[in-house]
Amino acid sequence: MTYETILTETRGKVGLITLNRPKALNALNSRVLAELVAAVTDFGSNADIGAMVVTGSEKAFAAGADIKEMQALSYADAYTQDFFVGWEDFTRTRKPIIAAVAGYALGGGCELAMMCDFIIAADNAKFGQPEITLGVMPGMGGSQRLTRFVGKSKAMDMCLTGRMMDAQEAERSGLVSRVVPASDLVEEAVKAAAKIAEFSLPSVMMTKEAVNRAYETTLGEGLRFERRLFHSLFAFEDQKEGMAAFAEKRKPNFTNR
Ligand SMILES: CC(C)=CC(=O)SCCNC(=O)CCNC(=O)[C@H](O)C(C)(C)COP(=O)(O)OP(=O)(O)OC[C@H]1O[C@@H](n2cnc3c(N)ncnc32)[C@H](O)[C@@H]1OP(=O)(O)O
Repeated sequence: MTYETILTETRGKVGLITLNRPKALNALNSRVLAELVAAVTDFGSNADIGAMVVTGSEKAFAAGADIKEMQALSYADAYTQDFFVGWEDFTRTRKPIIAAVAGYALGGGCELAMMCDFIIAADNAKFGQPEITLGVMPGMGGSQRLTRFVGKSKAMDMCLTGRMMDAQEAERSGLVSRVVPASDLVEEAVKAAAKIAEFSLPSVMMTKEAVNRAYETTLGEGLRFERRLFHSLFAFEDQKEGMAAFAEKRKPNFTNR
């Protein structure tokens, strides 16, 4: 499929999505949202794809929601359209998505990265929630997701001062899983996604579901949920194959059955 604001390609079993509005530093407007949702839905339903990577350019992952698109929005429009609710569709895919972030990931850009399952940052990455400087506040999940990633104190600091955090601070704070040289970013993220895509898809999807459940439930409920999913994996041929392959000292041949 051809898009106007993103590029898509496959690298083996990995679906790679590149934000492509260079003149606006990949600012996220409604067209980008529609195309991102279409691309993840498309890769999500493609049986040959096991994981995805979303990236931007070396200068900007995304410099935020499109300020020029929002500028004239009225309260009536924002409320009746439930402005930004469409981003929930981006998070519905059950296959893992890695955000590969170089340069600016600000406002909605940081929020988009946090909607992904984990973030690999280039050493030049800069994260921030500068909405306060525009007279507003995070609206695509920043106040909630950033707080869960880095804790209350740093989330308050980021959201109330609008300052940026570099890649090292983001890694120390738990916002990103690892930092790599900018020149290797996409290759490293695709390598990580390809590793995930080698595994049995049902166990990958259930792992994602279980980790995400940790954000929404109590420890007791989460542990029971994890155990039930774990039990259900014994209904799959891939459990027999994975364990037999270990015992027979060979590589498993997963069929996602
Ligand atoms: C409100 C909610 C809920 C969410 C949000 O995300 S609000 C947006 C949050 N983001 C920001 O406030 C960052 C805005 N951008 C900047 O501060 C700067 O662009 C920069 C520091 C990221 C980079 O500065 P630089 O001097 O290198 O580049 P610019 O000349 O400023 O930008 C190039 C080009 O891109 C347009 N741009 C940048 N960010 C956005 C944006 N978020 N929305 C719309 N357009 C954006 C910028 O206007 C310029 O375009 P023109 O040359 O046509 O003016």
